[in-house]
Amino acid sequence: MTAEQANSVFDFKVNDDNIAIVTIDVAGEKMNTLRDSFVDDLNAVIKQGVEQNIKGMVFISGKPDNFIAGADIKMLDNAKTRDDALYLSQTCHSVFADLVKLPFPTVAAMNGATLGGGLEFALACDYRVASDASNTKLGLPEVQLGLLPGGGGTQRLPKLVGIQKALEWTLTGKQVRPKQAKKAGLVDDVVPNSVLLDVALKFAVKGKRKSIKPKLGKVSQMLESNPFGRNIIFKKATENVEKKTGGHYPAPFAIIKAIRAAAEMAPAKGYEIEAQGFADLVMSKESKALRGIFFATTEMKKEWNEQSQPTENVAVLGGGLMGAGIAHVSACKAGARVRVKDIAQKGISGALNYSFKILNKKQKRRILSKAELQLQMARITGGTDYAGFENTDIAIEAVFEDLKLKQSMVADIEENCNENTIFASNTSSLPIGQIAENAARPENVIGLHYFSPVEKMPLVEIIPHETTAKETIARVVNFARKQGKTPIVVKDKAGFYVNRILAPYVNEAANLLLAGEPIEKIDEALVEFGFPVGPMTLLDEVGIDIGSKIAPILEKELGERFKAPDAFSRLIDAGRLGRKSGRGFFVYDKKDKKVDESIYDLLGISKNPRLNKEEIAERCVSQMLNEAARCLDEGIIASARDGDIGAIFGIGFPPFLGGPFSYMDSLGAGHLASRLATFAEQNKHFTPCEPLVAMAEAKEAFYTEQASAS
Ligand SMILES: C[C@H](O)CC(=O)SCCNC(=O)CCNC(=O)[C@H](O)C(C)(C)COP(=O)(O)OP(=O)(O)OC[C@H]1O[C@@H](n2cnc3c(N)ncnc32)[C@H](O)[C@@H]1OP(=O)(O)O
Repeated sequence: MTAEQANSVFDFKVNDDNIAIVTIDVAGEKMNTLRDSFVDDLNAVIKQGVEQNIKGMVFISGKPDNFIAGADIKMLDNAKTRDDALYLSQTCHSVFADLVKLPFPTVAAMNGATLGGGLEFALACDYRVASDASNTKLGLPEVQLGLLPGGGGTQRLPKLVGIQKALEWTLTGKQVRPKQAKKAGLVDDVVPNSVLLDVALKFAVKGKRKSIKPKLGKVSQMLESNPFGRNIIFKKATENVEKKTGGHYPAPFAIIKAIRAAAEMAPAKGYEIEAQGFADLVMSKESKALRGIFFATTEMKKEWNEQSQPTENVAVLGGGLMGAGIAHVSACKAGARVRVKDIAQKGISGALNYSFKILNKKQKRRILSKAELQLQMARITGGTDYAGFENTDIAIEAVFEDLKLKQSMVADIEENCNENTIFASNTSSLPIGQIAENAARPENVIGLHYFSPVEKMPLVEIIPHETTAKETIARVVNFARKQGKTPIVVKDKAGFYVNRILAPYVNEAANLLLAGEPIEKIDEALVEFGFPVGPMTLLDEVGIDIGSKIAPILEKELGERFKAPDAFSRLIDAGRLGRKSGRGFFVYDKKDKKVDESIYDLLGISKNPRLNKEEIAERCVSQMLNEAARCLDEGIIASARDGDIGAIFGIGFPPFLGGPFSYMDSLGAGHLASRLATFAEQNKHFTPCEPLVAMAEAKEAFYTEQASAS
């Protein structure tokens, strides 16, 4: 064995049938990734196979739960120039091309995550066999990092699964389950992990693969095989991407271009287009921001990670929209037994129905079997009293924003559960310390704030009050992770973090409306800025009544800048509560909505558009940024990183900007403070907060790299 081979990520062994079993294992890491040495290591393996005149080669992972999770994202971050990034892609192309040209068959035996460059590696093999383990997922998620698959994925995937599926998978970054992968033609067989290697070895004696053709239906076959059909496919894909991304992300367009090249150009040209696109994207600010989010969330998984008592029995108090969502993720994601308590039977059946609808959709799409649906539904029960609550590990309340009501629920839980039961409040604004004020066991009381719709929004805010026990925090953090959430632990002050930065932003939108800016223009301005919906739509979705309940709490605790416009009470009096009442700023007709023009009269507004959309967006967003800077200074969030992730996952702050703090760094504290000061000449609520002014004077940034660069 040479020194090079000793350090290789590959272990090369030849069996009695003269088949090489090559085990991939990146030493000291939980996940296999393609690192700097990968290309050289694979070249060495290829050379060894040829020299030893083997009959076939099987690649399998030495890790228990992953094949390869893609190229090492840190390595991509280390690419300092475009040429560095281009080199990464081109060398990958070259070694995979050598793999394809080998005189003997190659097989990828995949168990666990097989993603990005890991799947591209497998695509360059003759055969692919996947284990049926629940964590085996295959996909090209590069788009989520603002990249395109740069290891030949855009060229090889369409040849296996067709253009349309390749577009769908690469544009969404979808990770597919083995059965789905087999149906689409991505893998040749799906088998239990215990026989994965044996089955892969059988493929290795089959000889080189001759030709591959995607398994397409008649219509798809017709569309994909002629230039007119393909024109339709690529035009539609481009239109969808434009609509979905608002043109803020370059990666999807580059993916479409590369897949089109795979379908219509000579192979060498296709690979060249992929490599050039990859190099551009690695250097793009959008990808840098998205990679930053990956690193931040990975880092966050390591925090509040202490072992804690498991959560098996959950009570949800209140079967409304939030309660139903919380019950769903607790039962169906975290696998807990859930009991929903409501004062009315209607609330309980509503919550059960909520979960059934979600699961039923999954069953129809064959993501779930009927038996699995029944099993998951059996985990949720309900009642109008506290019968059977003794074993509750966590009780989560999701009732109205009423302090007295929440305090009485703490007392009920203390009376009807056990001394270890945690009381978690889903309040969006009330300080948790106040909710725990009369508690006999305040150490068990905590805030656990979800965002609507609960099953879709990835964030939860976890809010310990002054005497919440560490064990309580750890248990709730662990449970939130089991529910599939990204938790941030925030300080107990009204509005916590997300609603606190959202309120001044929405208030500014309301002020602009009252000053005569049209509703649709305000929404368009913020959607064009990069938010998923505009602030007026957001208010309608949340409910104008809910917003008006939260505003006085924030105003009382945090000051006058949180005061919502008085005129909005007229909307509530007129029964315009938002989408749920069919009318708010918009009128709703099934899925359609249009601005309710009569609202201008009701609010006493004459339309008077004065600002352009950029100015509207700048005003609303700068209010949010100013408040975010205050939150960091007050210790509401522990770090700029938590603030960025909280805003992206909780509000949909544009991910390509990296979150409010990364965005402030890109603007510069000095620039932002000066813009705020200009706006403050008309409205004092814009006055830049002290910490921001201090940062501007000291030329500091929230993240140290920016500080040193400026
Ligand atoms: C040329 C190519 O086309 C370009 C590419 O391949 S770009 C990369 C594409 N791949 C990806 O985007 C996958 C990224 N990884 C993931 O989504 C998730 O890690 C996963 C689904 C694989 C596993 O998730 P989970 O089980 O929660 O484990 P998670 O905590 O995220 O990861 C475990 C460790 O692996 C690391 N890791 C996972 N994938 C990685 C990657 N592609 N690069 C670098 N590190 C990675 C994590 O940083 C973490 O490191 P740590 O042990 O130091 O904390």
